Amino acid sequence: MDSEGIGGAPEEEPKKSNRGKAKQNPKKAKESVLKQKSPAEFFAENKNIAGFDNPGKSLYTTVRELVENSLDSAESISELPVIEIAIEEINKSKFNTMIGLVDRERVDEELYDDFESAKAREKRLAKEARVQEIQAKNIALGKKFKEPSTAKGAKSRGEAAFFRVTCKDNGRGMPHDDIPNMFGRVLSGTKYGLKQTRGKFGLGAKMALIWSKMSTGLPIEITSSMKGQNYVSYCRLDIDIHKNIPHVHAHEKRENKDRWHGAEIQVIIEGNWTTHRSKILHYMRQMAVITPYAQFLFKFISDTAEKTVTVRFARRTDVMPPVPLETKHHPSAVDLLLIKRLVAETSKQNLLQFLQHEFVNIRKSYAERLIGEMGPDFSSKMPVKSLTSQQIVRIQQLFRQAKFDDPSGDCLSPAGEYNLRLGIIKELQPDLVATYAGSPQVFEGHPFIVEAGISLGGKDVKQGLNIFRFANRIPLLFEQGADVITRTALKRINWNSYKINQMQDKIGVFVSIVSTKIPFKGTGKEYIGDDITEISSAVKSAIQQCCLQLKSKIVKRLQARERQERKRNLNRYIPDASRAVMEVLEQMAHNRESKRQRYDKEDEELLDKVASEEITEKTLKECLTQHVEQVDYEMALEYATQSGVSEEPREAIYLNSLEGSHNYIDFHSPIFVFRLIT
Ligand SMILES: Nc1ncnc2c1ncn2[C@@H]1O[C@H](COP(=O)(O)OP(=O)(O)OP(=O)(O)O)[C@@H](O)[C@H]1O
Repeated sequence: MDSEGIGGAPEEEPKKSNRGKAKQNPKKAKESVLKQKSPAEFFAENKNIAGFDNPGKSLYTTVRELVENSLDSAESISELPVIEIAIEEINKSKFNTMIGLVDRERVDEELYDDFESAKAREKRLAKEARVQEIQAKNIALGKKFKEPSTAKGAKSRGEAAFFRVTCKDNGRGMPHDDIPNMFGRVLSGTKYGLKQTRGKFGLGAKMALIWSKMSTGLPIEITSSMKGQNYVSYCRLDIDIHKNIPHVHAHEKRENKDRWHGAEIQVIIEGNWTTHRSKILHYMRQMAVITPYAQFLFKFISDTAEKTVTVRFARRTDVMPPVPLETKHHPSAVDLLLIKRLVAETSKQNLLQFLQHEFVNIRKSYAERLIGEMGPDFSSKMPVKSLTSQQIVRIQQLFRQAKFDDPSGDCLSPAGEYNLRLGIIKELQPDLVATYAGSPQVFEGHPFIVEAGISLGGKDVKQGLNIFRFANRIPLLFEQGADVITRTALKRINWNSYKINQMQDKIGVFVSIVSTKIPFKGTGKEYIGDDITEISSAVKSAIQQCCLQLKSKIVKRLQARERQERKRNLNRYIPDASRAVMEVLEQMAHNRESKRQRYDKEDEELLDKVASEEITEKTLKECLTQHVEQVDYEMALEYATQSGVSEEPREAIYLNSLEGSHNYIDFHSPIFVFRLIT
């Protein structure tokens, strides 16, 4: 890419001296020419850091960026999200027609990368036959074999595949005049405030556009309308990479006959459905787990009918988590730049008001104490705009050292145990499930909440740990290995101690973290590092709480199974035992006369009954069976009395309001959450 700077030409002086040096070392001279890049250029050149590593991954990231924007948008107006996503395959000739390029037949075959001479073909087929033979032998011997790669080697790049990605929602829509900047200026967005949102960087939609510009050269199309608007905004634009400004092709208002509100974004990009099909479908499924109150319709449209996919993820509840609230900065988490910005932007007049209103957890009396502590140069009434740089440093130093209450976490909107449990049950149908919602905690002045769910068994779950990660209610599918959730589940939980077999049981581990700042590694929002103690210990404790709940259920099941086993074993011996006892008794009754043996009264009576056949093998058998039943019942009763009524088997039930009312109260108990909807 041509990365000519936009910040004016480099100064004359260094250029001259570079030219001088160029004679001796031209390479060095070139390196030292000062250039500048626009943010759009930077991200175009480093698109992998935003999740656009290759065509397949770019298709995946485009879908997720658009879906997440749609969810943010619908939730921001408390509208139950209805989202339609379509990926339409566009074959080469259709694509060429779209861009006005005439299709051309190949003339010089040997010119092409995928050309294979007759000799090479013969060699390849012979090699493939050999590999197949070895595989067949290995299978017969029960050995494992590695799937041979189907690609013909690095040389074969294959043909590019193009897709039209469309995402339509019923959200807030966008103000007509803001649309070009929202989609055509990298690092612009409405989610920069201190608020829990899926989007954060002001980058995702622009990256989809940059990728479309790089791979197909086609613009993005946006249709949008806000609630109550009598027109629909239509905008077709691309981005001037060097200047980082939108390049608008069309921007007009159209009639809004249906009073529709929401947005529809359409972009045509290169992609790879084959390699990323399963990731995209997994993403949609996991999104359905964490967002059971949304309705998704996903379509993959292809000319080849059997490739077409339609999946509908139905809404399972009308209860949405509360809308996250914008909050203020916590004093312990501000740096000098931020304080300067707040000083410049505040509407407050004096220092006292500034401290009280621009930060959380500083009450008036505490602000006065802080000002007293800052020294004689400071006073409550001093104009905040008159603060010098040194004075700002003093404020920041004190903020770092002073004690402040932790932020409360009221501004956050976790999925909620109810939704998490519902999502897990609906998508996995497990045998056992336990959920837990931690209390708000703090990392670098940002509140965060960890919720977890552990399931055992269920459909489409493999043996061992199946980890599902969510951050600000976004499913995270890549970079699993380095993530704090994976590492905690793998390394810091002693599954055995909860009677869970890490290798053999089908364990679903669901962890959802919400915060005003998710410390993602990179802008791709793919994983949270394992280096933040506050987060890793909260994750560990949430998983452990679920495991504890499961343990009591598992132990109960094991005890029931053991009891059944013991009963079965005892019952199995009853016929033999009755027969043997009967034989002895009959022998004794028979020998009583001949050997003149004397027994006490009770035994005599027993032998009489044996002799008169009042007691037979059958009666013995019946008595023993009855006794085993009795012992089993007594043991069960004793267990129930010991463990108390609270340990009686119980199941989670969910009651839903038919009217979609949003008022509810959650009752928490270690083994269930009861949501009362009013
Ligand atoms: N479907 C939509 N409905 C309403 N507004 C939208 C929609 N899509 C994008 N926007 C607006 O465009 C802005 C830019 O979106 P973009 O995806 O580039 O960044 P972001 O969502 O703010 O952050 P991130 O890069 O972390 O996703 C958003 O902040 C939002 O205001």
